[in-house]
Formats: sequence, structure tokens, C-alpha cells
Amino acid sequence: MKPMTKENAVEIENKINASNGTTSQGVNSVELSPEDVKISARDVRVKYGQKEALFGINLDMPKGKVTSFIGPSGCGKSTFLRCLNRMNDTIDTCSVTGEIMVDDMNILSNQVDTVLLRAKIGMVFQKPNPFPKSIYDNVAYGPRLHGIGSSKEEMDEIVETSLEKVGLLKEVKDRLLEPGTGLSGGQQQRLCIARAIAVDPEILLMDEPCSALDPIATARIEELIDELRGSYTIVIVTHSMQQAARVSQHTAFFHLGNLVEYGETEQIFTSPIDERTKGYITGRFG
Ligand SMILES: Nc1ncnc2c1ncn2[C@@H]1O[C@H](COP(=O)(O)OP(=O)(O)OP(=O)(O)O)[C@@H](O)[C@H]1O
Repeated sequence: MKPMTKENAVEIENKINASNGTTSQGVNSVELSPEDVKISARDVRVKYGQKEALFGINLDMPKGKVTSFIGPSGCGKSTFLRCLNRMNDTIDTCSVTGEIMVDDMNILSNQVDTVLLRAKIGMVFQKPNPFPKSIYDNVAYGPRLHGIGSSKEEMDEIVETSLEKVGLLKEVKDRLLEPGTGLSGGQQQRLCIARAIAVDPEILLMDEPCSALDPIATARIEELIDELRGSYTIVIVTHSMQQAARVSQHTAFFHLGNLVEYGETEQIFTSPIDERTKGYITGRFG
């Protein structure tokens, strides 16, 4: 077998793009019944200025499960993740086409209110980014913005429940009025997850949520992801194949702006079909 190198992976990719009109169909081994699909992307294409970053992504992600996106740096994982709650709208040069259905709504439609959308589809970033406010106000921020929890009692309840769900309540209940930025990195990341959860989202998007954390804090976030699935549909971008294997039920492998292969996580890591997936997971390129 010809060894997989970055160069011949690019060569294969170019041939595929030339032969199919640059539609990124990929190998799909996941069969979902329509009622299990939460997010359905069709022919999603993204450009930054004239530069194409995604070549027509088609992907159905299941409800109440964790889907991870893996692939070498620059392959478009974060770009695609940001499509899922319209975060690319904040980048002037970025244009997105195609269709992304979340339940019955095409979230790429002009009619969509992106503030409401981002409450329904929360996001957690690479670096924990608590607001320069108290722990309490960090969690209460979203509910206040959306008019949820009008009385003090209701808001206290939302804050406590959200902190409890991320396993932070015990650790911070005596210092709710202290700054969120005073917590450890791992606690800050859990605070950010509590902040996203406080507005009762259906989907949580996580862009390398552990990359700034130590192994213990990472393990805590991974446990939390496992606890939260079921209640939320979770999509995570990760550079760590071990992490994808530990936390996700389905994995999508991206390469050079194409979705190369999508399957059950175990299948992707034990018996990938596409040569490029094999090459990546065995460390032959990336
Ligand atoms: N704001 C931007 N402006 C211009 N080009 C961008 C921007 N963000 C991403 N790109 C380009 O789009 C392509 C995909 O980038 P993206 O960050 O989505 O990849 P990635 O797989 O998430 O990479 P990484 O793992 O390094 O974070 C890359 O070529 C990148 O340079």
C-alpha cells in the first residue's frame, strides 16, 4: 500500500474535488432515522473572501449524543462548527451557503434571529472566557438577556441548578459574588458551560474546550460532557483523537475543507474506510 503522506492526501483530495464538482460527500456509515436527527447540514459551503474553506458539507448529527469533529489543522472543523450557530456571521469576509436544518428550521435563513438562535445553540470556546463579573452574574447574564427568571428566587434557582449541573455548585456556593475570573481554568470552563446551560439550550457546541486545561481538569470536563449528553445534543471539535474516542458516539473526519468520513466513533478508530482517515488516525499525516 502506498504510504499516506500529506502530499498524496492532497493529491487524492484534488482528484475527488475535480471528479465530483467539489461536493464533499465523503464516506457515511451512520444511518439515523429522521426522528433521531437534530442537526442536518446540506451542501454547506464557506468562503473567507475568495478563499474556499468548506466544499459542500453534508452531515446529519443525532439528538442527545456527542458528535466529534477531527482532522488536521486548517481542515475546517471550527469553521463548520461556527456555521451551526451562525458565529461566522461575526466575521465580515465570511460567506456561508447551503442549508442547516435544526429540527424544522433552516438556521441559515435570513429570517432567523441570531440572538435567540445562540441561546438555543450555546457555544463553549477553546479558552475559558468568563465575563469580568461575579460567578452569579456570569450564569444569570443569559437568562436576564432573554427575560427568563423574573424574580430573585427564580434567578437564584436557575443559577444554582446550572452550577449544580456542571458540578460546580459545591465548589463555589460560598463565593457566588466573587469574580468568575478568580476560578481555576477548569472551573472557569465549567462556569462557561453553566452560563450556556442557564438559557436552556438544546445544543451545545464546544470548540476544543479542553485545550487550555491540565489533564485533571480535562478529565472533569470529559465526564461532564458524558453526563450532559442525553439532555443536550453536543458537537465537539477536538485535536485529541483519544478525547474523541472517549467522549463521542459519532466522529466526522475533515480534511482540506471536505468531510472525508463519518461513522460511529469506534468504527472510525478501529476500521476506517477512507485511506485518508486511516492515514490520519495512524499518525501518518496531520
Ligand atoms: N477568520 C478567518 N479569515 C480567513 N480565513 C480563515 C478564518 N478562519 C479560518 N480561516 C481559514 O479557513 C480554513 C479552515 O480553518 P478552521 O479554523 O476552520 O480549521 P480547523 O480545522 O478548525 O483548524 P485548527 O484545528 O487549527 O483550529 C483555514 O484555511 C483557515 O486559514
